[in-house]
Parts: sequence; structure tokens; C-alpha cells
Amino acid sequence: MSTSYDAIVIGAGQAGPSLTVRLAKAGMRVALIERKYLGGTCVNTGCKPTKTMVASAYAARMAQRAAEYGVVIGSQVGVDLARVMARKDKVVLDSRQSLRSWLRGTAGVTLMEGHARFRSASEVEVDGEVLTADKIFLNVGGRALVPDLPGIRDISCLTNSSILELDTLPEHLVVVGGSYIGLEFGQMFRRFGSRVTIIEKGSRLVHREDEDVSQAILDILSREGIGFRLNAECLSFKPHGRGVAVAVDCKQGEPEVAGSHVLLAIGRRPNTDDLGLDAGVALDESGFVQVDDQLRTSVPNIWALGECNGRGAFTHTAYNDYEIVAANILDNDPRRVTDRFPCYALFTDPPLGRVGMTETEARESGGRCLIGRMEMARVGRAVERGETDGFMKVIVDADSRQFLGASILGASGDEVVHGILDLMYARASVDTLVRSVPIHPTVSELLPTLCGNLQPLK
Ligand SMILES: Cc1cc2nc3c(=O)[nH]c(=O)nc-3n(C[C@H](O)[C@H](O)[C@H](O)COP(=O)(O)OP(=O)(O)OC[C@H]3O[C@@H](n4cnc5c(N)ncnc54)[C@H](O)[C@@H]3O)c2cc1C
Ligand SMILES: NC(=O)c1ccc[n+]([C@@H]2O[C@H](COP(=O)([O-])OP(=O)(O)OC[C@H]3O[C@@H](n4cnc5c(N)ncnc54)[C@H](O)[C@@H]3O)[C@@H](O)[C@H]2O)c1
Repeated sequence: MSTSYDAIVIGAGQAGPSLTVRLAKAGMRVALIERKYLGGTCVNTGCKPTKTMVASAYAARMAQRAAEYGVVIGSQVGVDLARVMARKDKVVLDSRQSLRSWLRGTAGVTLMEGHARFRSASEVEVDGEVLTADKIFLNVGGRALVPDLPGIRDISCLTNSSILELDTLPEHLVVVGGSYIGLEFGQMFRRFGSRVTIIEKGSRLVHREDEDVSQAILDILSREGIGFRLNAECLSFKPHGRGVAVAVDCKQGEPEVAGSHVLLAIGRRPNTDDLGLDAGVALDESGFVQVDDQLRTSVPNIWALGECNGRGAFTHTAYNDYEIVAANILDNDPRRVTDRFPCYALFTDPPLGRVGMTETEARESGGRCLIGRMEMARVGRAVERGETDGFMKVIVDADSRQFLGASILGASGDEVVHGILDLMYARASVDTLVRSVPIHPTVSELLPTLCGNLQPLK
């Protein structure tokens, strides 16, 4: 016995729910299967809880700096982790609940709880129940990578999910991995009052960024009292007192870091190993589903969206995958993955807003480029806010005069970078920005000045 649908969506992450509703509104009978929490990583263990906690950490930091602003706080500033977590839990639960109401309230949608596994290219099994459909969409996302590092089975180690359940503040949090997850959690817990050491295998933080960006972030976080161990090439763990000792085998410094807690933040792996994909869907060597530019897999009528296809590891890329698939299937609009520009932010304080090429990539491209750079200390609004760390950098094609990329590390950098991103989508010339009249006093108001002083990239 099986139940037939027009479409099956596996995973209620950042693409699945929107696609489900869109297909149902087009008249299809759609089954959406989720094995854990509606909203997937972003809502439950990713963006939403972390940015809610980053907001608490920012409040703590501003309270600690209050005297610099002439604000007097009577007693010592403290952080109540239980209340930080309760605030985070409310934001997460509200979001999950509103998603549930939306899906339950949409005619044509059947929401199923359970783990989905393929039986054949058109049949999926959930807890013994078999579903069939002509069209199947994978939105299964990913989870923290926890490799079998020496000693890891002898200790208790946190991931981005379990750290969100802590009820006491770590005395000394050792973070393994100096990229998005490690830096966001590292700065947050430092501001809550933990001692924090970040261990990174590479020679610098956020290695995808330009060296000046990596260095500036290291300097900013070091000034907040975070310790770093770079070049930690040979990692191992062992129990130590009530905590963990992490052997780092660096070329210099102490060979071991002992902490009360360890957070592993060394990347993600796709949830494709337990889907029964031997039904024929091709994976790459890291387990990501292979897709074409319109997100079709190697099996006709199976699509893969979001992090599991290896074409983006962000909420906005997963959501754009939904837009691409819906446009192709329902609107006869051939949208493609390669239509989008890479963009993301690192939500440290100050944040890093990024779009398009780095300076290094522009140099490697061999094209004729222009570069502009300005320190945040020159930006009036940053001075007024007392947040002058960082700099802005733009890269422009010298021939077309269109933007190739930008790195905005500084106050509101995550927002300011959209001024450049919008112009990239408009295929507009840098001169459009140079001639614009921005609002004073904002950080964005310095973009025309920055872009009016471009130099050849050597
Ligand atoms: C700590 C952290 C912070 C982040 N911060 C940001 C940020 O600020 N901005 C940003 O853009 N991105 C951020 N990300 C990345 C972002 O969360 C992910 O890229 C995004 O959630 C991926 O969405 P997705 O739809 O591909 O998958 P997911 O959101 O992971 O959803 C997949 C869903 O599929 C379900 N599932 C898996 N297998 C099955 C199965 N066999 N049967 C049924 N259900 C299944 C899972 O339970 C899950 O609910 C962050 C990630 C982390 C870990
Ligand atoms: N702000 C955001 O948008 C945001 C925030 C958090 C996470 N994310 C998403 O989550 C994904 C995963 O983030 P991440 O930070 O876990 O992974 P990552 O792949 O970005 O970085 C992993 C880091 O760990 C280091 N590393 C790997 N093995 C190591 C080892 N044995 N010892 C020490 N260091 C080691 C790597 O050199 C690298 O710097 C990102 O790709 C991103 O898409 C996004």
C-alpha cells in the first residue's frame, strides 16, 4: 500500500517549506517530510539562535563599555546565561511555530514527521509508510562535521547544536575552527564572560578572505581578550580534570590548551548518507548531491536544494534555490544558480559584509582591476558610535567599471555591503554610486568617496 502525491519534499529547511506552499498553491498535492524541527538548521541551531545570542553579547559589550559613552551603571555588569538562553528559545520557538501554522494552514500540504528514505527513484518510505510522487525535492541540509580525531571519543565535545543547550557559562571555552561558527560563538561567549581560546589549523582566520581582513579580525578579537593558536596542524583530545586538554602541536607556544569545554566548528557535512540515495542520485566525494545549474540531480524529476547540493551554505542561497526551482517548474522562467553573486556576512562585532571577489581573487583573475580602501576610523558615523574598527574595500573592473566585489569590515558592514550588491545586480557602473547623494550621517555615505578614489590593482 502506498499513498500517491504530486510532489514529495524531504526536509523542512530554508527551501522546502516555501517550495511546498508554492507547489500546493499551484494545485499540487504535496507531502513535506521533516525528521526533527521545522525550519531546519537556520531556525533551530544556526542563524536565528546565534544572531539572537549575538545581540545579547552586543548588549553585554555595550554595558561593559558604558562609561566610555558617559553612561553610569551602578553595579558590575553581569550576564545571566539562563536568561540569554530563554530569550533565544523564545525567538526560535516563535519562528518554528509560525512555520507550522503556515504549513498546516495551506490546502494541499501534508506535513509528515519522520525520517525519509528512498525505496526507488519515485518511492519514499517514512516510518514504514510508502509515498510515491512524480517529482521529489531534497532539502536535507547538513550537520556539524565531527571527524574521528585522536581522543575525540574520550571526551564530551560541543557542536553548534549542543552549545545552544548549555545552562552554565563555560569557564574556558576552547573553540576548534577559526571560521564563521568558531568566531561568532567565540566572541559571543567571551562577551558573556568565558575565557576563550580559538584553535585554527590554518595560518590565519577565515582563510577564504583576504589576508588584511583575517589580520584585522584577529586584532579586534585579540583586543577583547580571546586567545588564538594558529597553525594547529596536529589536533588531539584527552580528558583533563573536569574539562578537556587539546593538544595543538603548534610550532610555537604551549603544546596543549586545557579548557572546561570544547566546541568543534570545523565545517559541515551533508545529510545524504542516510537517505537511501543508492536509488541512483549521484553524489560527489564529500557526499553533496550533484546538480546542474537549475538544481536537477542525475535522476530525472529529483531536484536538490540548499546546503545538500554543495552550491551554497547559507540561508539566502537555500532560499534562492527554492526560487530557481519554482521559477523553472511553474513559471517557465529559466533561472539559474550561476545568476547569483556570492554574498554573506560574518556576524562578529564589527561584522564583515562580503560580496563577489576578494582582492586576492581579483588579482588571480588576471583582469585589469581598480581597488579602493578606507579605514572605518575615517567614517564619521563610526566615530560617533565609538565603533571605528575595520575598513571598507571595493574592487572594480577597470574596463566595464562595474563592481567585482567588496569587503566591508566595520560598523553595519553586513548592511552597508548591500549598496554594492544591488549595483552588481543592476550591472551599474561605479560612477552611478560616485554621483549619488547619500544620507548623512551613515556609514554608507562614505561609499561614493571611497569609489571616487580608486587606484589600479597591482
Ligand atoms: C551556527 C550556525 C550559524 C549560521 N548562521 C548563518 C547566518 O547567519 N546566515 C546564513 O545565511 N547562514 C547561516 N548558517 C547556515 C544556514 O543555517 C544553512 O546554510 C541553512 O540552514 C541551510 O538550509 P537548508 O535548507 O539547506 O538545510 P537545513 O536548514 O539544514 O534543513 C534541512 C532539514 O532537513 C531535515 N532532514 C534531513 N534529512 C532528512 C530525512 N532523511 N528525512 C526527513 N528530514 C530530513 C533536517 O532535520 C532539517 O530540518 C549558519 C549555520 C550554523 C550551523
Ligand atoms: N554568518 C554566516 O552566514 C554563518 C555563520 C555560521 C555558519 N555558517 C555556515 O556554516 C558553515 C560551516 O562553518 P564552519 O565555521 O564550521 O566551517 P568552515 O568550513 O567555514 O571553517 C572551518 C574552519 O575550521 C578549520 N579546521 C578544519 N579542521 C581543523 C582542525 N582539525 N583543527 C583546527 N581547525 C580546523 C578550517 O581551517 C577552517 O578555518 C559555513 O560554510 C557557513 O556557510 C554561516
